[in-house]
Amino acid sequence: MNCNDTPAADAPPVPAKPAAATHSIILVGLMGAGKTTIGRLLSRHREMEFVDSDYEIVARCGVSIPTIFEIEGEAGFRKRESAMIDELTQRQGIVLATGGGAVLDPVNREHMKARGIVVYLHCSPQELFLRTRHDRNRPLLQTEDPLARLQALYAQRHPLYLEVADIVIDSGKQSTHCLVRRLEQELARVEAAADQA
Ligand SMILES: Nc1ncnc2c1ncn2[C@@H]1O[C@H](COP(=O)(O)OP(=O)(O)OP(=O)(O)O)[C@@H](O)[C@H]1O
Ligand SMILES: O=C(O)C1=C[C@@H](O)[C@@H](O)[C@H](O)C1
Ligand SMILES: [Mg+2]
Repeated sequence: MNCNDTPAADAPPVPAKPAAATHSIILVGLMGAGKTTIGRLLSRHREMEFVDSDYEIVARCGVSIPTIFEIEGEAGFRKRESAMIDELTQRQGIVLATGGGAVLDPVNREHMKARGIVVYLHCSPQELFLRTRHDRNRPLLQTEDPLARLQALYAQRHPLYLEVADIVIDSGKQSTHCLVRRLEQELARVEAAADQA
């Protein structure tokens, strides 16, 4: 197995199974970056509970995200999302996949930064376009030119994702298996630094 992500020679080894964590790991990034996919895999690897904020909103409302956008507009969805982010970031020891736009609200950003280790799954708009082009479940991409929309969202949000992130991982060119391995290496470093503080 070659992940092309060999850590530096002096980097600490990655623990096979980290000790039960009390902190949460919060994944941010644009639509299609892999927050749900990687979050679920990471949670299995760490034996932590996985929670997806989009899924929780849908479960509580009983209707899909496109339907919430249709009835309440984006503003209505954002209100629900902010309440959900506040609630979920208060939980400890979970892997939390956030919605792609959760970083837009400064209060959400403060909650994320203060309450967990934040991981930005970074990906280019072109790659995101390839991953999401057949999906009808993302209302913001139901436009004539979804690539242009992704480029605009990237320009707006990339600085916000960077602002909240403790770890930035490039999710574009690696398999999900390699990404989780790489993420564990980065998490081990951040967790060790936090333990010493
Ligand atoms: N590293 C990867 N390499 C290739 N494909 C990937 C990778 N990560 C995720 N994908 C694929 O991209 C698609 C979108 O992934 P996912 O739903 O996890 O993104 P997301 O960040 O949760 O998006 P959203 O913000 O819309 O919820 C899925 O089909 C998934 O299988
Ligand atoms: O990037 C966004 O603004 C969104 C991303 C999805 O996760 C959903 O939260 C919703 O489709 C909006
Ligand atoms: Mg998702």
